[in-house]
Amino acid sequence: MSQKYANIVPSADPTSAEQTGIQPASPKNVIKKLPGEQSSGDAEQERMGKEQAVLLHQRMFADNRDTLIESIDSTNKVVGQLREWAADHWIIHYPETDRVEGTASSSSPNVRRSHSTAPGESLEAGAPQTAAEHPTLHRSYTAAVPHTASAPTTPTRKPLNRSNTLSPSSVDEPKEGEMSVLRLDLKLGATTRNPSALVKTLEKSSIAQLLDGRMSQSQRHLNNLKARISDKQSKVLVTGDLNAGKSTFVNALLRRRVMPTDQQPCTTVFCETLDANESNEGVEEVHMLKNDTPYDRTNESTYTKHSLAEIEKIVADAEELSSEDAPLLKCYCADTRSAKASLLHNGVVDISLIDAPGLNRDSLKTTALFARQEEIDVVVFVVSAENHFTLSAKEFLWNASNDKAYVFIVVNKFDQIRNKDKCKRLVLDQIRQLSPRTYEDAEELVHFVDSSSVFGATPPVTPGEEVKVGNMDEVQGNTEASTSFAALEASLRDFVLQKRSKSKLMPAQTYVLRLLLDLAYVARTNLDIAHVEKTEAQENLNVDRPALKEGEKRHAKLESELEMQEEGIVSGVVQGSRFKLDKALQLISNGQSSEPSLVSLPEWKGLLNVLEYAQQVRTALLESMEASVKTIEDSARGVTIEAVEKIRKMGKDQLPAEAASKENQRVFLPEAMFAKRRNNSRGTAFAGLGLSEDLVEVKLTDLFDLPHYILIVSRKAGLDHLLESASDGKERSLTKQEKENAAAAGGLTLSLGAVTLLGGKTLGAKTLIDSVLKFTSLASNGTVRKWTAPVFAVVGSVLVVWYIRDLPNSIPRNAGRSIAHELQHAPIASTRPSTSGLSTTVSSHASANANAAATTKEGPTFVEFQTNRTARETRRVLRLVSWEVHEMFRVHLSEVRARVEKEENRLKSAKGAQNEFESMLQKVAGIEQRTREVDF
Ligand SMILES: Nc1nc2c(ncn2[C@@H]2O[C@H](COP(=O)(O)OP(=O)(O)OP(=O)(O)O)[C@@H](O)[C@H]2O)c(=O)[nH]1
Repeated sequence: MSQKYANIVPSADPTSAEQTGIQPASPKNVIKKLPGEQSSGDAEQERMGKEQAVLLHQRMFADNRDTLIESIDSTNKVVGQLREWAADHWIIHYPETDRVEGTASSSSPNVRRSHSTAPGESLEAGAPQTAAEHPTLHRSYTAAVPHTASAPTTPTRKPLNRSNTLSPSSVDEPKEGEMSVLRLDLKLGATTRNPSALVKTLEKSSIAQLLDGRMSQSQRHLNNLKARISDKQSKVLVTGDLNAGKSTFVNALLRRRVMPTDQQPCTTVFCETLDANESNEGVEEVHMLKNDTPYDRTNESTYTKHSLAEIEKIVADAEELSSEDAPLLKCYCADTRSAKASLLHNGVVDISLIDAPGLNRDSLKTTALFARQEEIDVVVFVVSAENHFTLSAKEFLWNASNDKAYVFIVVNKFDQIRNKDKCKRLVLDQIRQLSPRTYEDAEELVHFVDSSSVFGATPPVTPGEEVKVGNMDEVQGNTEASTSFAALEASLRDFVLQKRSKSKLMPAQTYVLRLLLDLAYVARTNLDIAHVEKTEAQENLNVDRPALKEGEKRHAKLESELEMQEEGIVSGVVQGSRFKLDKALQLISNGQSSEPSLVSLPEWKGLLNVLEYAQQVRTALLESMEASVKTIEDSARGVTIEAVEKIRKMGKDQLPAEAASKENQRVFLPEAMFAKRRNNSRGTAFAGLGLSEDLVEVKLTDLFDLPHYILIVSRKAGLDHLLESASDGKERSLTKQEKENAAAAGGLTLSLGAVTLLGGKTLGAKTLIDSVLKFTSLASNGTVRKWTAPVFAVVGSVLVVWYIRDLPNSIPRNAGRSIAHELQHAPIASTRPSTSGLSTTVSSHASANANAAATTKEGPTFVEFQTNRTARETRRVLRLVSWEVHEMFRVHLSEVRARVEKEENRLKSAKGAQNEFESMLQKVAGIEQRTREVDF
């Protein structure tokens, strides 16, 4: 008994007890003494002592109940907070699956506990179980307050021993490294035998969800426990063999013949008798409960109302029914006795008596289930002294003893026994085997009585009628039977009061302690995991953060390097291409193949084949130009191949090895470069070069380039400025007058120009004018006039011969000059569509040239076009490769960044978890300490 209750007892002081001869009152020593064993003075002392003991029990119960309610509320709050916090911040690790590797044998320095239970301790695990009754629950449970983050450890727990070997499997007990209340009971298929193996295969989040469900269940159970310990009512189930006298015993306790009795087995219903004053506003009546409808006294639709006198009929009507279908009765019965004498109406606790059907094969299961209910605080087992224990009785008693540990046994009809000592010995021997705990306290728990003696010789016939047997309060021990029954009543009353504390409070205490144990186990496991996670996250961040910074720096540097590289390579390609093409054009304008090793000019096949020759020359010159273009493409391709290798190497050099080794690069196909041009050229010859089809056609100027000679002569005649201005690329067209002047001047100087050409050198303007003056003066002379015609004829013939002989050379020159001029001056954009622009007339050609020159700005010239194209293709490939390198960097950096982000979240989460679980451990330790202080 707690020290704080000692001063309630007047004779608690041992000295005082010696002096007065009165033992200190306690629930235990009070009920040890039976009425009749003491003198009247002693009896008075005893009575006072009992009152004190009742008061003491009452206070202890109230205090313990309040403490446990507070513990239940606090525990419920801890569980609720954990669930709420975990929903957003942490996947709770289940201890049995989430041990921290390598730390299995260590114990957490944060929380140290040893856990032991008294022999026979019954522990409530998981779902609501039966009330456990034990004299003491010894448990040493200490939880040190965590100060700082500890090294990773795995919590250990000691198994809870249970020495009651009657039914080892009846109660789930936590084993080493196992959860109890929050244990996940996974029974699926083949893994049923090894649930923890199944747990390990489940996703952590799934397990956390299951655990959350378990915690939710535990919260509901905590609420039920709170409701139960707040409930002032205690239920006493009276059961036993058929016809043992149960109904007679209940009637005797009530001092009224409420339940029908008969020599034949008759009780077929469970009838709970309650004090009408306490429970039904003083109205005596019977409520017959409806199956499957929860009973509510204030709601008449949940039951049918009957009078007390109708009970016998109800019981008789139910005889045909099985015990499972038999109705449940609530019998409100007024107890007129004083609170001191009444069991139902005792002023301390509301007791109800439940008269159960006699045990047989049919009713055994139903009654056993009924007895297991949490609401049943005490089981009174009535056995006939004549028959002792039947098989059904033995089975029931065996199981009931495991559930409740103590059973109050009434050996009835003891008056019928002649050799009472022998009967007592035999019955007690059986009890010793069936319920050892009851046997140990047999003096209090086993009573040999004659229930019928309470009613005297003429028991009342009408059910509900009060018995005229005198007031048991005034029993003076006139008969041995009534004395025995009075002793039984006193013992039963004290037993109910005493056991109420344990039957109601102990399951709550046990459950709360178990739940706290599990919560601490969960907290320590998660604390350890959080510590490991924090350490790992920190270590990873120490690597990844600098790696990310370095990677970003390298990437920025590489970016500018790649840009420079690209610009350098492309400008090299541009310069090389331009140089090559300019040189090619120069050769072509001189009538030579730009690629003599690849393309050679055709052979002269005579004057008759002059047109064919001219065509072949044009084609050959254009082919040589195409070959030159191909040469610059090949050159650009070669440069690009090298550059691609270099760029990739630059990327790999800057990337970490694991990122650089990833083969996610595209395959570079050099031959795919400039494939577009080749595809374009499939349709028309040289179209891929961006050239007009007209360039392939033979022009008249290929045979005799009159405009060229005119141009030369004109230049000599001082018209250079005029014609040059038309061909200098300025955006100006020749006027009609200018063109006519140019043509007239050309006509005048034609012959002289021819002469000067024949001489193999050109004349200056001064010489030209001098020649004209001389020619004029000569023409006025008659002699000269006479020789003019023959001279002209001879000169003309010579010129024709010379012209014909020079055709093999002049055609390539003329065609080459024409092609080169076109390529140098005509914009590609305008060249393509204007197929009819290059006519065969001198004037139109000049005009076309002039137009081409004038529209140069509309598009690039051939050289610019090819140079740009080559550069663009080269740049495209280089950009693609650079993009690949950037992409590798981007992927690598985004991976590192994601890792950093993940580890930062992990770190934050782990730190949060540490705080949460440390705080939880503190709370759990505090609640546990207060809960453990509840002493029964
Ligand atoms: N002599 C004697 N007879 C008793 C005693 N108790 C009950 N009886 C008689 O035994 C018979 C059966 O009593 P009940 O109280 O109906 O027995 P029960 O156990 O309630 O019967 P069921 O509920 O039907 O199993 C009745 O005739 C009672 O009068 C007793 O202590 N002494």
